Amino acid sequence: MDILKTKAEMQTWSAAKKRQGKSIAFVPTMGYLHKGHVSLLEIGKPLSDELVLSIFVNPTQFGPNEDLDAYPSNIQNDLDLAEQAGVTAVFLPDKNEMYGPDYQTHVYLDHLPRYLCGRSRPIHFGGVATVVTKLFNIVMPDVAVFGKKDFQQLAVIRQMVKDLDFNIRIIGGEIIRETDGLAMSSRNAYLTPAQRASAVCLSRAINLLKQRVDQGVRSVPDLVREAESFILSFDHTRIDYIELCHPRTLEPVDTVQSETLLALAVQVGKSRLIDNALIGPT
Ligand SMILES: Nc1ncnc2c1ncn2[C@@H]1O[C@H](COP(=O)(O)OP(=O)(O)OP(=O)(O)O)[C@@H](O)[C@H]1O
Ligand SMILES: CC(C)(CO)[C@@H](O)C(=O)[O-]
Ligand code: BAL
Repeated sequence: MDILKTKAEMQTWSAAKKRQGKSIAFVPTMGYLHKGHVSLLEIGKPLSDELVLSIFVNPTQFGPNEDLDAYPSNIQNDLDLAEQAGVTAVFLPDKNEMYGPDYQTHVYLDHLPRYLCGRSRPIHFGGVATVVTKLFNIVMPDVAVFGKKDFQQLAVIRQMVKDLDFNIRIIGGEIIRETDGLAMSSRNAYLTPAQRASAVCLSRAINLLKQRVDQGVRSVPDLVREAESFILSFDHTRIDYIELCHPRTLEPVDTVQSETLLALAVQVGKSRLIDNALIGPT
């Protein structure tokens, strides 16, 4: 497994593989890998000759009061997991390598970032779109795999790839969960045992609303009210949003008439946790 720290090294590596006729699958991450990340590597592995993992905690997607400085890291463990998963190159740049002192170009989308996480994280998706554009140009993959846990991020990337004519196939990987249903996330590491017990409220709220929709409840205000009081019955929780929206445009809906995205973000202690599911008739 090659470890490449500069953009030039990564680009040279990818160009050489391409000259040999090899295809490249790519999984971008911010490190502190867990089974959710490994599942994305497992999706990418059989699709290509080479498998590239990037680890970069991208400062431009964090707001001023977010957890950039506290973001967990364990590079040695990440490299061990990557090697076990058959990664052939890890791109591990530092901040100065990605954003020089005169850096001034950003990628923004008009609509998708207005919804869901974009409301409380107004600069987030601009930062994600910018860094993913840079990573795509550096790694030059044929296929890239993103998790459905970050459903809005996946929608943003798909839109950006379409709008900017990247010749890269985007694949969404299913959400990997702990046995009690909590979606795996690097930010689960911030939870105290009591907060960890409360964190199950997100996946349980999703299951509760799925059940209500199956029972015929269609009114979004009714569904949201029930989810709110359910989540607030757990200690240490503060709701950022609970929304039902169109799965492609992310526009809010009033009633569940067709397949609908249920998305939620809940602050549990220091961790802002997200989860989602598609619910309703398909
Ligand atoms: N539980 C999961 N199941 C599937 N994919 C996941 C899961 N958690 C993260 N991913 C995906 O892994 C990729 C890298 O995400 P990232 O490194 O930010 O990890 P994370 O665990 O989501 O961290 P965070 O705590 O920042 O949300 C993204 O495409 C993300 O959607
Ligand atoms: C896609 C990504 C690696 C860009 O920094 C990040 O947003 C993430 O880990 O989901
Ligand atoms: N997994 C998304 C990265 C972030 O929350 O910044």
